[in-house]
Amino acid sequence: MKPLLIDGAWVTTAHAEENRNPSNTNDVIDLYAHAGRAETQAAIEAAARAVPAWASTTPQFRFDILNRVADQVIGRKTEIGTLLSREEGKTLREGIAETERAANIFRFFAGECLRQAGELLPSVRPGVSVEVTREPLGVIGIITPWNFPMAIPSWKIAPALCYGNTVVFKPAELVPGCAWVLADILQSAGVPKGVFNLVTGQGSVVGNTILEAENVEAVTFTGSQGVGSHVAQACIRHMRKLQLEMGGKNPLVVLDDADLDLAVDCAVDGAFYSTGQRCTASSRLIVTEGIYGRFIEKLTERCRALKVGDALDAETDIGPVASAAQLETDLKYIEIARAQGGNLRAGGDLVKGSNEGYFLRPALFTDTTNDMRINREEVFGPVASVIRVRDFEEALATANDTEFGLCSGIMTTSLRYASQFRKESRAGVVMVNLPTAGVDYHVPFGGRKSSSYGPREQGRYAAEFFSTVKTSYIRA
Ligand SMILES: NC(=O)C1=CN([C@@H]2O[C@H](COP(=O)(O)OP(=O)(O)OC[C@H]3O[C@@H](n4cnc5c(N)ncnc54)[C@H](OP(=O)(O)O)[C@@H]3O)[C@@H](O)[C@H]2O)C=CC1
Ligand SMILES: O=C(O)CCC(=O)C(=O)O
Repeated sequence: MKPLLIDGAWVTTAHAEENRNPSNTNDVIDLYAHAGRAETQAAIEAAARAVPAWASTTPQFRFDILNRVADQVIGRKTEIGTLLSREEGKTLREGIAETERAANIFRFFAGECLRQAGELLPSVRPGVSVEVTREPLGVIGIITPWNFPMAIPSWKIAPALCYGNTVVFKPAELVPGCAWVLADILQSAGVPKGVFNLVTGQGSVVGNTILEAENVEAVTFTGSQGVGSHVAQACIRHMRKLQLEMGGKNPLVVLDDADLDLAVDCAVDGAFYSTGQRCTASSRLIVTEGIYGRFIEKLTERCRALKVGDALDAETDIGPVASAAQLETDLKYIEIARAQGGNLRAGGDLVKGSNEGYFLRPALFTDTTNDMRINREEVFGPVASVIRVRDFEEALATANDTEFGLCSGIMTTSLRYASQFRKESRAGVVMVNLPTAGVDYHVPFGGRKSSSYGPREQGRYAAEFFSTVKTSYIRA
């Protein structure tokens, strides 16, 4: 059994769960400890005890640790990338790239340990100066989804530790393997006991204990809207700092003047890579009349050529859906789209792999309208739909007509349309002539409306959530 990490010690539990490979459900990856309330509470108390000492470590001390984590992650990228692909189902190429991204995130926040600064200002009163500084918050509860099992935990854990906080980390049940490896690396990189705690187990048990514990100062959550709203209510009840990253229904606009091949490449990448299981996925393709026919023809051809199969097979373009439950959701939405009049141009059927796995051929719908459920609700699978529009103005209005606001994209050779779209798109991230998915690790990430709540993640903007500001007035 792979144990929990509490107060610097590996702790086994009475109950453990198997983790299985979605490319081959007969492949049991390992057994992982399932924490109950008592173990979770012990982890929170350990994290609270560790706060004073960790918060007063030098920037150099924290830099060295985070930098060692980055070294170890990058040094083990093939092994970790393989584990990631085996437990989550994205292709090995994507699994290794995500592992590299995680290492870069730790390296970035190692550097940020050394770049923390405040401000010294003259007061409006004579003989007084004002100092604005940042301080750690204390214990941070980190709750993450299954779709980026290395990158998302890293972009929460690294800044939490960088700014002097301690951590209780609850990964998604589907991906305890990557979480465990990360904990092992943090431990061997010299994180002092209690500073980082891993509690694998159920959301309703471990997650809720974190949400209700007295000495958790802040919670950062990535996941579904439903659970996000539950997290928000608990945090507000306890007057706790809160950061939520949730779903998307991201539009990719393709205008008449777009480079056709590039538009098709970006649509395939944004909609279907990582099996469409990205909150940044381009699930709505909004296409103007002049390019519509050519775009659909080329995109359909490309979709049909995508090779769906075992995530570890070098030939595979699209790995399996991550779980039986997610596959059921995907198939349900394919039926809903059909029933509402969508034309299934490609895919949407199950693929027989060499092993038992959740293989679904990417589904492309045409003849959809923006009011259909397929265009309003997040599917979180390899399912995309095309909406035909007259012109740029209708494309922009359609792109913005959604309750979500994470990412948006436009394919155009017109500087005027690109600039206007960038300014008027109501999304947190805008891509011009790029896929909507695939963000950099050193710049802010987050959305608007129902997609996100609270300060941005990643890059230097992460300081906003992971630290608190103190204003000191000093009379000399
Ligand atoms: N905007 C963004 O950055 C991203 C958003 N997402 C969104 O995440 C969703 C898919 O991820 P998924 O893991 O299914 O999301 P969920 O919301 O189901 O789960 C997210 C995390 O919350 C935990 N959880 C579940 N119930 C509770 C509870 N009652 N209290 C506290 N924690 C709980 C889960 O644990 P357990 O696994 O045990 O259920 C998991 O660790 C999609 O909707 C997607 O859009 C995903 C990635 C990025
Ligand atoms: O597209 C990306 O690079 C990040 C997406 C993401 O955070 C997600 O889908 O969970």
